[in-house]
Amino acid sequence: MKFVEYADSEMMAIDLANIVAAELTEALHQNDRVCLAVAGGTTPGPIFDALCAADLDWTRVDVMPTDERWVPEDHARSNAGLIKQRLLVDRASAARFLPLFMPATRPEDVLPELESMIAPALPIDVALIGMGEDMHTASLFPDSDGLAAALDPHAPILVPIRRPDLPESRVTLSARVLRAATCKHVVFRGAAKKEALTQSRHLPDIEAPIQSVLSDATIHWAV
Ligand SMILES: O=C(O)[C@H](O)[C@@H](O)[C@H](O)[C@H](O)COP(=O)(O)O
Repeated sequence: MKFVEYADSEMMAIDLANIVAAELTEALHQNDRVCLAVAGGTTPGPIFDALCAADLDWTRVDVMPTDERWVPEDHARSNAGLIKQRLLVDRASAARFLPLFMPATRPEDVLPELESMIAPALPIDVALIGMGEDMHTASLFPDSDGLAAALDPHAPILVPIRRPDLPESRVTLSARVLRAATCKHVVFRGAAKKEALTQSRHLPDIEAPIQSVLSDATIHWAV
């Protein structure tokens, strides 16, 4: 595991966008299509703003969220909405987006359809993964309903996640799918998350889900 510390988040965003663009370009030399999985939340936005202009063959790139809140794309909390507003613009507008949400009351009602769309795009070539202060990543939240299933080595591609404090149900790529990504970048800001990562090293995956995807990952951190 490699650790890269940046003086500020602007430098981190530009450097990470360049790294991801280079890794996608390399993957495009080896494959007809490549897969980019990206986190939602507030950290990736500036990275997307730089990455969307990357000069690569986006027509051969599949983009998917690492996880999704179970809300329509036009909802303020939608990761699909975030990705389409900030990443799939400029040159990157030519990419194909693979959603983790479909209109249905519960994720369980449409998981087979969602997985049938995601499966052909796997494995992930480049994953841009976030982390919370509670040591969650994607929607692999400690103490959540679904976490054990999502951490299972034989887990399905997608797993529904619920926790009473979460505003809505979630769907997440399972840990095995995230872990299998060829290039993995974990990105976060702030001393609290850096401390959480340090503490997570001493805990089992079920208490510190970030640990389930860290193998061979590069950690990018800015104050
Ligand atoms: O849907 C999401 O919210 C993300 O996929 C989630 O895993 C996020 O990466 C972390 O919660 C960090 O979020 P921030 O970047 O907002 O701190």
